[in-house]
Amino acid sequence: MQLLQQSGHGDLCGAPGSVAWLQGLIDALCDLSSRDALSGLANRRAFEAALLREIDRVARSGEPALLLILDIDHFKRVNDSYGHRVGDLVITAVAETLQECVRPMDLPARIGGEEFAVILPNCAPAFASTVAERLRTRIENRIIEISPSQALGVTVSIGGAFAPQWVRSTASLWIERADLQLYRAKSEGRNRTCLEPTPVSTVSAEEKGLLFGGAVPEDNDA
Ligand SMILES: Nc1nc2c(ncn2[C@@H]2O[C@H](COP(=O)(O)OP(=O)(O)OP(=O)(O)O)[C@@H](O)[C@H]2O)c(=O)[nH]1
Repeated sequence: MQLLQQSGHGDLCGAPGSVAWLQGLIDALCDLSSRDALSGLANRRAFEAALLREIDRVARSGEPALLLILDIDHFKRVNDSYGHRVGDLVITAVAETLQECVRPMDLPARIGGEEFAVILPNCAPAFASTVAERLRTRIENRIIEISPSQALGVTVSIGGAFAPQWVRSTASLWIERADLQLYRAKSEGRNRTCLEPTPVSTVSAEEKGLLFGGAVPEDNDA
Protein backbone atom coordinates (compact mmCIF):
# COMPACT_ATOMS: atom_id res chain seq x y z
CA MET A 1 0.00 0.00 0.00
CA GLN A 2 2.91 2.31 0.75
CA LEU A 3 4.31 1.74 -2.74
CA LEU A 4 0.92 2.47 -4.27
CA GLN A 5 0.54 5.66 -2.24
CA GLN A 6 4.03 6.86 -3.26
CA SER A 7 3.16 6.35 -6.91
CA GLY A 8 -0.16 8.21 -6.69
CA HIS A 9 -2.36 5.09 -6.68
CA GLY A 10 -3.32 5.34 -3.03
CA ASP A 11 -6.99 6.33 -3.46
CA LEU A 12 -8.78 3.03 -3.94
CA CYS A 13 -12.56 3.20 -3.98
CA GLY A 14 -14.82 1.01 -1.90
CA ALA A 15 -14.40 -0.47 1.54
CA PRO A 16 -11.11 -2.33 2.06
CA GLY A 17 -11.66 -5.96 1.11
CA SER A 18 -14.73 -5.25 -1.07
CA VAL A 19 -14.84 -6.38 -4.71
CA ALA A 20 -14.47 -2.78 -5.99
CA TRP A 21 -11.52 -2.19 -3.68
CA LEU A 22 -9.82 -5.45 -4.75
CA GLN A 23 -10.38 -4.65 -8.43
CA GLY A 24 -8.89 -1.18 -7.88
CA LEU A 25 -5.93 -2.77 -6.13
CA ILE A 26 -5.32 -5.19 -9.02
CA ASP A 27 -5.60 -2.36 -11.59
CA ALA A 28 -3.21 -0.17 -9.61
CA LEU A 29 -0.67 -3.00 -9.25
CA CYS A 30 -0.88 -3.77 -12.98
CA ASP A 31 -0.28 -0.11 -13.77
CA LEU A 32 2.63 0.06 -11.33
CA SER A 33 4.29 -3.03 -12.80
CA SER A 34 4.05 -1.74 -16.37
CA ARG A 35 5.38 1.81 -15.82
CA ASP A 36 8.90 3.11 -15.54
CA ALA A 37 9.16 4.86 -12.17
CA LEU A 38 11.33 7.77 -13.33
CA SER A 39 9.76 8.75 -16.64
CA GLY A 40 6.19 7.48 -16.17
CA LEU A 41 6.37 5.84 -19.61
CA ALA A 42 5.71 2.16 -20.27
CA ASN A 43 8.62 0.07 -18.99
CA ARG A 44 10.52 -2.62 -20.86
CA ARG A 45 8.12 -5.37 -19.75
CA ALA A 46 5.06 -3.51 -21.01
CA PHE A 47 6.90 -2.53 -24.19
CA GLU A 48 7.81 -6.14 -25.03
CA ALA A 49 4.25 -7.31 -24.37
CA ALA A 50 2.92 -4.54 -26.66
CA LEU A 51 5.46 -5.44 -29.34
CA LEU A 52 4.28 -9.07 -29.34
CA ARG A 53 0.65 -7.93 -29.66
CA GLU A 54 1.65 -5.67 -32.54
CA ILE A 55 3.51 -8.47 -34.34
CA ASP A 56 0.39 -10.57 -34.10
CA ARG A 57 -1.82 -7.74 -35.40
CA VAL A 58 0.51 -6.98 -38.31
CA ALA A 59 0.70 -10.66 -39.28
CA ARG A 60 -3.10 -10.81 -39.41
CA SER A 61 -3.95 -7.46 -40.96
CA GLY A 62 -0.87 -6.70 -43.06
CA GLU A 63 -0.95 -3.13 -41.78
CA PRO A 64 2.46 -1.52 -41.48
CA ALA A 65 3.84 -0.90 -37.99
CA LEU A 66 6.99 1.01 -37.21
CA LEU A 67 9.34 0.55 -34.28
CA LEU A 68 11.64 3.45 -33.40
CA ILE A 69 14.47 3.15 -30.90
CA LEU A 70 15.94 6.39 -29.56
CA ASP A 71 19.09 6.92 -27.55
CA ILE A 72 20.19 10.21 -25.95
CA ASP A 73 23.51 11.30 -27.46
CA HIS A 74 26.54 11.54 -25.18
CA PHE A 75 24.34 11.17 -22.13
CA LYS A 76 27.29 10.11 -19.98
CA ARG A 77 28.64 13.66 -20.41
CA VAL A 78 25.43 15.08 -18.91
CA ASN A 79 25.81 12.88 -15.84
CA ASP A 80 29.52 13.55 -15.59
CA SER A 81 29.16 17.34 -15.97
CA TYR A 82 25.99 18.04 -14.02
CA GLY A 83 25.37 14.96 -11.87
CA HIS A 84 22.79 12.20 -11.82
CA ARG A 85 19.93 14.44 -10.65
CA VAL A 86 20.23 16.49 -13.83
CA GLY A 87 20.65 13.29 -15.86
CA ASP A 88 17.32 12.15 -14.43
CA LEU A 89 15.74 15.52 -15.31
CA VAL A 90 16.91 15.09 -18.89
CA ILE A 91 15.46 11.57 -19.09
CA THR A 92 12.12 12.90 -17.79
CA ALA A 93 12.12 15.79 -20.29
CA VAL A 94 12.84 13.47 -23.23
CA ALA A 95 10.06 11.15 -22.04
CA GLU A 96 7.60 14.06 -21.82
CA THR A 97 8.49 15.24 -25.29
CA LEU A 98 7.94 11.77 -26.71
CA GLN A 99 4.60 11.47 -24.99
CA GLU A 100 3.52 14.88 -26.30
CA CYS A 101 4.25 14.24 -29.95
CA VAL A 102 2.87 10.78 -30.65
CA ARG A 103 -0.70 9.68 -31.37
CA PRO A 104 -2.78 8.14 -28.56
CA MET A 105 -2.48 4.74 -30.29
CA ASP A 106 1.35 4.89 -30.27
CA LEU A 107 3.31 3.50 -27.35
CA PRO A 108 6.38 5.36 -26.12
CA ALA A 109 8.47 3.40 -23.59
CA ARG A 110 11.69 3.69 -21.64
CA ILE A 111 13.53 0.46 -22.40
CA GLY A 112 16.92 1.15 -20.80
CA GLY A 113 18.90 3.84 -19.00
CA GLU A 114 18.87 6.53 -21.71
CA GLU A 115 17.15 4.43 -24.33
CA PHE A 116 13.54 4.81 -25.44
CA ALA A 117 11.31 3.13 -27.98
CA VAL A 118 8.08 4.03 -29.71
CA ILE A 119 5.74 1.49 -31.31
CA LEU A 120 3.69 3.15 -34.06
CA PRO A 121 0.86 0.91 -35.27
CA ASN A 122 -0.61 1.55 -38.68
CA CYS A 123 2.15 3.95 -39.74
CA ALA A 124 2.43 4.30 -43.52
CA PRO A 125 6.03 3.88 -44.74
CA ALA A 126 5.76 7.21 -46.62
CA PHE A 127 5.37 9.02 -43.26
CA ALA A 128 7.99 7.10 -41.28
CA SER A 129 10.85 9.50 -41.74
CA THR A 130 8.63 12.55 -41.13
CA VAL A 131 7.40 11.07 -37.86
CA ALA A 132 10.88 10.07 -36.68
CA GLU A 133 12.32 13.45 -37.66
CA ARG A 134 9.52 15.23 -35.83
CA LEU A 135 10.46 13.39 -32.63
CA ARG A 136 14.14 14.10 -33.16
CA THR A 137 13.72 17.84 -33.79
CA ARG A 138 11.22 18.31 -30.95
CA ILE A 139 13.77 16.83 -28.55
CA GLU A 140 16.60 18.86 -30.09
CA ASN A 141 14.61 22.09 -29.68
CA ARG A 142 13.49 21.43 -26.13
CA ILE A 143 15.14 23.65 -23.55
CA ILE A 144 15.58 21.73 -20.32
CA GLU A 145 15.76 23.92 -17.23
CA ILE A 146 18.14 22.35 -14.76
CA SER A 147 18.18 25.26 -12.28
CA PRO A 148 16.62 28.73 -12.15
CA SER A 149 19.63 30.11 -14.02
CA GLN A 150 20.72 27.18 -16.19
CA ALA A 151 19.25 25.27 -19.09
CA LEU A 152 20.58 22.68 -21.46
CA GLY A 153 19.59 20.80 -24.59
CA VAL A 154 20.20 17.26 -25.75
CA THR A 155 19.91 15.39 -29.01
CA VAL A 156 18.90 11.84 -29.79
CA SER A 157 19.83 9.32 -32.43
CA ILE A 158 16.96 7.26 -33.82
CA GLY A 159 16.84 3.89 -35.55
CA GLY A 160 13.69 2.43 -37.04
CA ALA A 161 12.36 -0.69 -38.73
CA PHE A 162 8.95 -1.88 -39.91
CA ALA A 163 7.47 -5.18 -38.79
CA PRO A 164 7.45 -7.69 -41.62
CA GLN A 165 3.92 -7.71 -43.04
CA TRP A 166 2.02 -10.99 -43.37
CA VAL A 167 4.84 -12.91 -41.72
CA ARG A 168 5.13 -13.67 -38.02
CA SER A 169 8.40 -12.45 -36.56
CA THR A 170 9.83 -12.21 -33.06
CA ALA A 171 10.06 -9.19 -30.79
CA SER A 172 13.81 -9.61 -30.42
CA LEU A 173 14.35 -9.73 -34.18
CA TRP A 174 12.32 -6.56 -34.70
CA ILE A 175 14.24 -4.78 -31.91
CA GLU A 176 17.52 -6.03 -33.37
CA ARG A 177 16.70 -4.53 -36.79
CA ALA A 178 15.75 -1.15 -35.32
CA ASP A 179 18.87 -1.29 -33.10
CA LEU A 180 21.04 -1.86 -36.15
CA GLN A 181 19.67 1.37 -37.63
CA LEU A 182 20.26 3.15 -34.31
CA TYR A 183 23.86 1.96 -34.41
CA ARG A 184 24.12 3.37 -37.92
CA ALA A 185 22.70 6.74 -36.77
CA LYS A 186 25.27 6.86 -33.95
CA SER A 187 28.18 5.92 -36.18
CA GLU A 188 27.17 8.40 -38.90
CA GLY A 189 27.47 11.29 -36.42
CA ARG A 190 24.44 11.14 -34.00
CA ASN A 191 21.46 13.54 -33.86
CA ARG A 192 19.95 11.82 -36.89
CA THR A 193 17.40 9.24 -37.95
CA CYS A 194 18.20 6.05 -39.85
CA LEU A 195 15.37 3.82 -41.03
CA GLU A 196 15.64 0.37 -42.54
CA PRO A 197 14.53 0.53 -46.17
CA THR A 198 10.98 -0.86 -46.40
CA PRO A 199 10.97 -4.17 -48.26
CA VAL A 200 8.44 -4.70 -51.03
CA SER A 201 6.02 -7.38 -49.89
CA THR A 202 6.38 -10.51 -52.00
CA VAL A 203 3.62 -12.58 -50.41
CA SER A 204 1.35 -14.00 -53.08
CA ALA A 205 -2.45 -14.14 -52.88
CA GLU A 206 -2.14 -17.93 -52.51
CA GLU A 207 0.19 -17.56 -49.52
CA LYS A 208 -2.20 -15.03 -47.96
CA GLY A 209 -4.97 -17.57 -48.47
CA LEU A 210 -2.91 -20.17 -46.58
CA LEU A 211 -2.35 -17.70 -43.78
CA PHE A 212 -5.92 -16.50 -43.49
CA GLY A 213 -7.92 -19.50 -44.64
CA GLY A 214 -9.45 -17.63 -47.57
CA ALA A 215 -10.42 -14.52 -45.58
CA VAL A 216 -7.89 -12.39 -47.44
CA PRO A 217 -8.27 -8.62 -47.06
CA GLU A 218 -8.94 -7.26 -50.56
CA ASP A 219 -6.85 -4.10 -50.43
CA ASN A 220 -3.48 -5.87 -50.05
CA ASP A 221 -2.56 -7.63 -53.26
CA ALA A 222 1.21 -7.16 -53.19
N1 LIG B 1 21.00 10.00 -14.54
C1 LIG B 1 20.83 8.75 -15.00
N2 LIG B 1 21.79 8.20 -15.76
C2 LIG B 1 21.61 6.95 -16.24
C3 LIG B 1 20.43 6.22 -15.96
N3 LIG B 1 20.54 5.01 -16.60
C4 LIG B 1 21.72 5.00 -17.24
N4 LIG B 1 22.39 6.16 -17.04
C5 LIG B 1 23.71 6.58 -17.55
O1 LIG B 1 23.65 6.70 -18.95
C6 LIG B 1 25.01 6.74 -19.45
C7 LIG B 1 25.06 6.02 -20.78
O2 LIG B 1 26.33 6.23 -21.29
P1 LIG B 1 26.84 5.53 -22.62
O3 LIG B 1 26.22 4.17 -22.77
O4 LIG B 1 28.34 5.62 -22.61
O5 LIG B 1 26.23 6.37 -23.79
P2 LIG B 1 26.35 7.92 -24.18
O6 LIG B 1 27.27 8.69 -23.29
O7 LIG B 1 24.94 8.43 -24.28
O8 LIG B 1 27.00 7.86 -25.61
P3 LIG B 1 26.32 7.55 -27.00
O9 LIG B 1 25.08 6.72 -26.73
O10 LIG B 1 27.35 6.78 -27.76
O11 LIG B 1 25.99 8.85 -27.65
C8 LIG B 1 25.87 6.08 -18.35
O12 LIG B 1 26.67 7.08 -17.78
C9 LIG B 1 24.82 5.59 -17.33
O13 LIG B 1 25.31 5.68 -15.99
C10 LIG B 1 19.43 6.84 -15.14
O14 LIG B 1 18.37 6.29 -14.84
N5 LIG B 1 19.68 8.10 -14.70
